[in-house]
Amino acid sequence: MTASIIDGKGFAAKVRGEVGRHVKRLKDEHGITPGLAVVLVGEDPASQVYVRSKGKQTVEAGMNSYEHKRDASISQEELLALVEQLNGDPAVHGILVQLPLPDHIDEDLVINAIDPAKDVDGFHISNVGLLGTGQESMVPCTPLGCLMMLRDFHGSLSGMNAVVVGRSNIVGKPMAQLLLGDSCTVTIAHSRTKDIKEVTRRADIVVAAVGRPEMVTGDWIKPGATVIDVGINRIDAPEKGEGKTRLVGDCHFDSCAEVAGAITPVPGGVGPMTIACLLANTLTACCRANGIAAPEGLTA
Ligand SMILES: Nc1nc(=O)c2c([nH]1)NC[C@@H]1CN(c3ccc(C(=O)N[C@@H](CCC(=O)O)C(=O)O)cc3)C=[N+]21
Repeated sequence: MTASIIDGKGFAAKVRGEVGRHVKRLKDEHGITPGLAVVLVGEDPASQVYVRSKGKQTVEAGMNSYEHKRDASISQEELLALVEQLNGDPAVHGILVQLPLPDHIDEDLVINAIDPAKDVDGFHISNVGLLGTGQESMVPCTPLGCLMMLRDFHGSLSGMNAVVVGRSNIVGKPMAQLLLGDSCTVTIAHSRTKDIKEVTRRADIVVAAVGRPEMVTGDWIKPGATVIDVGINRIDAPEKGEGKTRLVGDCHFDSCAEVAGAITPVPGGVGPMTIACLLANTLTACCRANGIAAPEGLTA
């Protein structure tokens, strides 16, 4: 078998187009422009690239983008004061504090200082609790993007066996909640799981979010299963020349694609959907803040 490629890049462009149409309608009918504030602490080059492309896509969708760059030496108190300022700014509907933060700053404290209604990452404890109990919330962007691709490919996910590999707060756990919400039978596997291959080989859906390059190989996959690869790992690529690198996922693409029914590529899979969902969440937050019904299909 050779797997269908799930085109996250193309799907993300469609989602952004839809967000853009709703943004225009908000402007025309209500005179409101959604705004997204991104806080970047420090100089991590990968984070800078991501923040830049996010800002560009925010503006392309017709929304306002506010970037707040701070030195890595910023104090926790100063960062909390910035979050408070953004919480109180009526032009800001979404706030994203880029992670990870420097070691001297308590990440949980900063995230939980964000107004939950503006928490477009869905990381605030209130949003985690709301998602876990099936109430309206802001849903983390990466798992939301994965869910959209799965629904688009399969229609209903009801009754499917889903195995999430990875138990992080930002991907693994919320992904499991969303799949449960769509009536999958959900297993979370991780670094301590015994006979992990036997576990994933029972899955109709495998979501790999462990952060280890090419860990999931074809022998982990049931023939015909759908593989969602969340990993984005930069590894050395001496075959491309000295000092060159390339991006790979948490799945070994070629061997998985031989067995799977469908698979997301890296790059061009989950990554672009993450940014598209960030824009969708900003639009949703803006609609809710103004008592306007948020568009369906862009939320979980
Ligand atoms: N509070 C917070 N929220 C985040 O959502 C968040 C964060 N912090 N910290 C960093 C990670 C990383 N992240 C990416 C999103 C999209 C791509 C993406 O679009 N990647 C392209 C490739 C980009 C390239 O070529 O390097 C792709 O997969 O096709 C990558 C990485 C969001 N993050």
